[in-house]
Amino acid sequence: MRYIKTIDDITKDGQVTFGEGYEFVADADQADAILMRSTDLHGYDLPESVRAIARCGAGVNNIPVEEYAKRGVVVFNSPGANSNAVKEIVIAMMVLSSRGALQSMQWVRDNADDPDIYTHAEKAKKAFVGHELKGKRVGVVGLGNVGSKVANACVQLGMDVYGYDPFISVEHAWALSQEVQRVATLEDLCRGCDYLTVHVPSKADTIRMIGAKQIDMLAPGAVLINFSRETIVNEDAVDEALRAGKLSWFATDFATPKTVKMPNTFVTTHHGAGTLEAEANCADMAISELKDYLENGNIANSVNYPTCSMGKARAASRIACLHANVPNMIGQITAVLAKDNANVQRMVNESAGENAYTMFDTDEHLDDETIEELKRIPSIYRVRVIK
Ligand SMILES: NC(=O)c1ccc[n+]([C@@H]2O[C@H](COP(=O)([O-])OP(=O)(O)OC[C@H]3O[C@@H](n4cnc5c(N)ncnc54)[C@H](O)[C@@H]3O)[C@@H](O)[C@H]2O)c1
Ligand SMILES: O=C(O)CC[C@@H](O)C(=O)O
Repeated sequence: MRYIKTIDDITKDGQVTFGEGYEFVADADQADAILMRSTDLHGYDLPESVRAIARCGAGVNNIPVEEYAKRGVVVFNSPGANSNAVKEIVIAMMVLSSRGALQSMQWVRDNADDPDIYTHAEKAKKAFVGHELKGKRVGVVGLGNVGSKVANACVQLGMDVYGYDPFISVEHAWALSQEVQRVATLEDLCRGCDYLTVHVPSKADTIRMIGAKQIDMLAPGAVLINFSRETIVNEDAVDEALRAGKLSWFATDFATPKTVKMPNTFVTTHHGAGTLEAEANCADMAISELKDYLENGNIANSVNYPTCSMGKARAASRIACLHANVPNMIGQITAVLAKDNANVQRMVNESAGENAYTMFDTDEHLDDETIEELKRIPSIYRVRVIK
C-alpha cells in the first residue's frame, strides 16, 4: 500500500482517485507523497517519509524546490494542464476592461425598480461605450503554456500581437502563430501597447518586472493584466498609474491588501485555473506523475530533478539514487555494486542543474549492507529501493 496526503482542495467536488494500492492519510508523516495546490510550503515541517510532491498547477513558487531536492524529494507540477482556463479568463478581462459591460449591468441592477427602464436604458447606454480589441496592440510577457495560447487567441481576435520571452521553448515557439511578432527586450514589448498581459513564473528575474518604467512606455490609458503572480508587478507603481489615468484598468488574479483598494481594478480570487476541466486535467497529470515515480521511479515534469524513464519496473529489483550533479557519482555507485557482485541489467543517469538521478535494474535483490553503502556515498541525498 502507498499513502498519499492531500493539501488544499484538489478539485471542487473533492473527488481524487489514485486507484488500487493507494490510501489517503490525514497525517503527512505517514505519507509517501503529497498532492497539493497553492498552500505555501516554505517553513512547512516536511516529514522524512515524503518522497515526492505534486503541485496541481504550473507555478511552484510556493514550494522550496531546491531545499527539497537536497532532501531527495522530487517536486512535480502539471505544465499546461490549466493553460486554456487562464487564456479564456485573460481574454474575458480584456473584453471587460474595454466594453463597460460590468458597469452597464450594474446600471440595470441599480435601476431595476424603474418602470420605464427599457426607454431609460437606451439613453444610459452611451455612458458605457467602449472600444473593440480588433486592431489594438497587445504585448504578451512570457510565451509558455499560457502566454502562447493568449497570444494566438489575440491574433484570432484581429489584434496586433507582440511577444517577449528570452527563454521560449522549442515546443512553444512551434505552437506560436507566425502573426505574433517577437521582440528582444521587455521595453520594446511595452512601447505603445494598449494591453499588456504577463505570463511568467515568479522568480528572481521576474519579481517586480513590471514597474513605473514599463507602464510609462505603454499607450496612454492602457490595460494591464496580471494572472501570473502578485510578485510580478510593482503594486505601488500600478496604483499610481491608475490614479493618474496612465492605465485605464488593471486586472489581477491576486487579492492583496493593496490591489483590493485600487481604483479601476478587477480583482479575482486566484481564479485563473478555476474550471472543472482545468482542475481535472491538473489532478490527472499530477496523479499519474506521482504513481509512475512511486511505482517505477520514472520522473516526468519535475521542477527539481531531470526527466528520466526506464519504463515499468520488471526486473527483480530497481533502485534509484537521488544525488548532486557532481563528477564520479556513477563510478562510486558501480564500485559499491561490484563489491556485491550485482549484475546490472540497465542503468540511466540524467542531470538537471545541481541535481542528478541514477536508476538501475538488477537481476537479484541487493543486500541491506549494499543499500546502506550506497546511502553513505557523499552527495547522495536518497536511495530508493523501488522493487
Ligand atoms: N492565475 C492562475 O490561476 C494561474 C494558472 C496558471 C499559471 N499561473 C501562473 O502563470 C505562470 C505561467 O504559467 P505557464 O503555464 O504559462 O508556465 P510556463 O512555464 O509554461 O511558461 C512560462 C514562460 O515564461 C517564460 N519566462 C521565464 N522567465 C522569463 C522572463 N524573465 N521574461 C520573459 N519570459 C520569461 C518562460 O520561458 C516560459 O516560456 C505560472 O508560473 C504561474 O505563476 C497562474
Ligand atoms: O491551484 C490553483 O488554483 C492555481 C494554480 C495556478 O496558480 C498555477 O500556477 O497553475
